Amino acid sequence: MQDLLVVHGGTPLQGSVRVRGAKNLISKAMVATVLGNSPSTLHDVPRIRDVEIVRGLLELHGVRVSDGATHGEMIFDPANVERAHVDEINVHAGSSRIPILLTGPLLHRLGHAFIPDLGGCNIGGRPIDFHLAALREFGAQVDKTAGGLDISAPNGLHGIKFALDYPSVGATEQILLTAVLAKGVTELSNAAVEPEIIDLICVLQKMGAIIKVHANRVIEIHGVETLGGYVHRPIPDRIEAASWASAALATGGDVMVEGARQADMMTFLNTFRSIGGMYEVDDSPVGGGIRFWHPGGDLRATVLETDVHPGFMTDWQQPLVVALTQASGMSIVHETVYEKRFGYTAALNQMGANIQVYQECLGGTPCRWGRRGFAHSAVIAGPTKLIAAELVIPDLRAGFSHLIAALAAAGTSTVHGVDLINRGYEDFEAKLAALGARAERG
Ligand SMILES: CC(=O)N[C@H]1[C@@H](OP(=O)(O)OP(=O)(O)OC[C@H]2O[C@@H](n3ccc(=O)[nH]c3=O)[C@H](O)[C@@H]2O)O[C@H](CO)[C@@H](O)[C@@H]1O
Ligand SMILES: C=C(OP(=O)(O)O)C(=O)O
Repeated sequence: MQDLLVVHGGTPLQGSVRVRGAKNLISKAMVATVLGNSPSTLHDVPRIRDVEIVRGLLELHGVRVSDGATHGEMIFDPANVERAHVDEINVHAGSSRIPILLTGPLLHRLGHAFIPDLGGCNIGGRPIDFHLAALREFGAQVDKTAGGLDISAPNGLHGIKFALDYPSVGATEQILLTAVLAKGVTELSNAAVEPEIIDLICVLQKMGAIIKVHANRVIEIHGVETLGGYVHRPIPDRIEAASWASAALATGGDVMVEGARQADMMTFLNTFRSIGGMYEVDDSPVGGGIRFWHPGGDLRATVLETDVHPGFMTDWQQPLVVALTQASGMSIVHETVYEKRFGYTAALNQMGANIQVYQECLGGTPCRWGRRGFAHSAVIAGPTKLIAAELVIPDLRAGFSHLIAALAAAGTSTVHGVDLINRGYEDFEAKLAALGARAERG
C-alpha cells in the first residue's frame, strides 16, 4: 500500500471519534516498567507507531510484552531484563525521543545503557544537554560512541539537587525515572508539570515511589530500595483531542471527541471559545467527552503564545493554525517552545493561506528564540479560501495540519507520507471515514 492519501475536501467533519491513552504518557509508563520487580499492566493503549517502537525497545532488553484480555490492555514482565545487542538497538536510531528515557531504569537494573541516536519530530535542535548533565550528577558516566551513547554507573546512582534551565518535559521525566531508585533525596527545580508528567508520577507512586510535587515547579523524590509493578489507565490524549477539535472548526463541522477531558484542555478550550468555536463537555463516565463544533458565521482572529503547562501547548499549535486561516482578521502565534515549528506553513500558503513568519517575538513576551535568527512567530491573515494541493508530510502534527487543510480545501489533494501520522494518531483513516471525510489510499 502506498504511503499516500487522496483527500476530497470541502465536506464538514461530522460524528464521533474516541481518543485513548496519551502518546506522551504511554511511552514513558512503558519505560517505567523496567524499574519494577513484578509485572505491570497498562490499559487503553492506542495502536500507534510510538507504542510499537517502545515495545520493540523493551523486548530487545528482555522485557516480555503481551496483550491483555481486554482491548488496549498491555502487560509487561521485566523479570529478565538484560543487555541488548548494540546492532539490534541501532535499528531504533532516529525512531523516537524515548530511548534516552531508558537510561535511568537500565542503569539501576544493569549498571549500563546503550542509547541510540534519538528521533522525533524535526521542529528544532532538540538537544539533550539537560538529560546528560543530570545523569552525570546522579553519578553516571556518559560516552559518545558510533550511533549513540554508552552510559554506565560503576558506583551506582545517588540523589541530586538540580535546576533545569527550562522546564523540559523529557528532562523532568529523565530525572523522575532515575531518582526513584537512586540513593537519597533528589530535589528538582524548574520542573515541567504537564498533565502527562503528573500521570507518570501517579504510575511511579503506584510502583512504590515517594514523590512530592511542591509549588513553583519543585519536585522532591525520595529514593526507595525497590519498586513493584503497576496497573494504570492513562490520561486521554489531549493533543489528539485538540487536533480533532481544530479539524471540526476548520471544516465547519461538529465532532464529539469521546474520552477528551476538560481538566487537561482548559487552555485550549479558552482559545477555542475566544475564536468563536463552540464546545460542550459531557462528563459521563461512559461515552463522555467533549463535543466541538463551528456554530456558523465568522470565526475571530486571536493572539496566542505557546508555552509550557499550563500555557497553550506547542503540539496544539499546528492543527489550530489551519482553523485560524478561516478566522476574520490577523492572528498572531508566537511559538516559544520550539525554534522551527512553522515550516509547515509554506504548504498552507501554497493552498491559498496568507501566513507570514517572522524572527521577532511577536505579540507576547520575549522568548529564548528571539534575535537568534529563528522564524518562530507567525501572522495569519484570514479568512482565506483553501484550495487543494499536492502535499508532503514533514512531521507528526504538521502532517495532521496538512490533512485538516486538505479536508477544508476545495478540490482533491494528494497527501504523501501519511504513515507518519500513525506515530501519534490511532486509526486516523478509520476515524476520518467515521466523520464522513472523503479520502482514499492512492
Ligand atoms: C514524547 C514526548 O513526550 N514529546 C513531547 C515532549 O517532548 P520533549 O520532552 O522532547 O520536549 P522538551 O520539553 O524536553 O523540550 C522543550 C524545550 O526544551 C529544550 N531542551 C530540552 C531538553 C534538553 O536537554 N535541552 C533543551 O534545551 C528543547 O530544545 C525545547 O526547546 O514535550 C514537548 C513539549 O511539551 C512536546 O512538544 C512533545 O510532544
Ligand atoms: C513533538 C511531538 O512528539 P515527539 O516528541 O515524539 O517528536 C508531538 O507529539 O507533537
